[in-house]
Amino acid sequence: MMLDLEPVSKSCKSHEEEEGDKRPLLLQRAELILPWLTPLELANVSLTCKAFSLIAKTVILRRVSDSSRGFENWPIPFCNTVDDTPYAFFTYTPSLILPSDSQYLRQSWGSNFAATRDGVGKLDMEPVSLVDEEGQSVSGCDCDTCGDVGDEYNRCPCSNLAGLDVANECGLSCKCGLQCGNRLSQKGISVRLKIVRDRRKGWGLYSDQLIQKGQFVCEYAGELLTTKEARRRHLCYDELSSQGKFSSALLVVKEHLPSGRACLRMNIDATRIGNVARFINHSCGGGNLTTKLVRRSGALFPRLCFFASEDIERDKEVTFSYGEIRTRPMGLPCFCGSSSCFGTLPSEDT
Ligand SMILES: C[S@@+](CC[C@H](N)C(=O)[O-])C[C@H]1O[C@@H](n2cnc3c(N)ncnc32)[C@H](O)[C@@H]1O
Repeated sequence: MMLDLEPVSKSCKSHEEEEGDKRPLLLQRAELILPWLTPLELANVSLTCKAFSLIAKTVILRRVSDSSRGFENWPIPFCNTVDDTPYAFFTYTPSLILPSDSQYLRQSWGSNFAATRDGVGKLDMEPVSLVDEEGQSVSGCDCDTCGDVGDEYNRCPCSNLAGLDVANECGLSCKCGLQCGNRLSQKGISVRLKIVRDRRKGWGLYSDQLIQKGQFVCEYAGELLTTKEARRRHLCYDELSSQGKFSSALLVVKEHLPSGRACLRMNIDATRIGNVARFINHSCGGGNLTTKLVRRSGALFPRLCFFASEDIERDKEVTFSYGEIRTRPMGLPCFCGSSSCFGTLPSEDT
């Protein structure tokens, strides 16, 4: 990236001032530009003068204070008492997006992607029409107020067919609005969370309040990849992981037909662009989260959502099982601490 700044004098004082703001113009501009920089760029810029170094510190403090950069309902801070890594750097998306050449993406605070390129887009802006096995159009509900999901007689048709691993919610093609009770996963993260550093596992997602069994915690957001691209990235990430100090967050979700044959495969990569779910660590004992594929009426793609599988006290790590399969002879060591710990993390060829 080219930063079009004028040469810097050590004191940054020789620039004209903008009306109203008495600080040098260069500083005013730097405050706007520095939040867009990567940690390495920020470190380099902060070496140039004291004033830039101070602005860089403010940017870092702000990033530490909220990993979601203002995208969620409330801040989700980084907390580190074990080493000097202040925060993890990635581009935040609260929901699934199409893949992008993300090296060109920049993100400031609470803003959407800076350089919106053709390949970057939000999914499900318009409702899609689906048909059932008889070819009948399946659209959303006409309820004014959707009944309680548990109420058999007044149940909204969108919440039918919900099962252990799948749930159906009202969506774009429904008459009801966002206040509808059958849209649990659509109001953003509604529980207090934080991201805590562990010496061996790296960052992990923790509760910052009591979370009750069944409560929605977050969805797994990131780039929705083709299987070919997922396989390509998987190889790159394996190579980087073998060199140490790299955590990938590429998740493959497979939904099976009762016959056992896979009918849906989603590859979600939250490594470079994702949300706080990218910090959820593995537990061989299954952890305290369950996953559900949530379908919203009128949406083409389901979402992978996490719900509390038990009451979770404040300050507890939230975890789930990454899977059962371990195909690699030398898997990464697991430090989940559960009594049924296998010793290595699950690994499966994509
Ligand atoms: C999706 S990321 C989870 C967040 C990650 N800890 C971080 O710092 O970004 C998955 C990576 O976290 C680490 N990890 C997750 N669960 C772990 C566990 N039980 N024991 C050791 N490392 C774990 C591994 O490096 C894994 O590749």
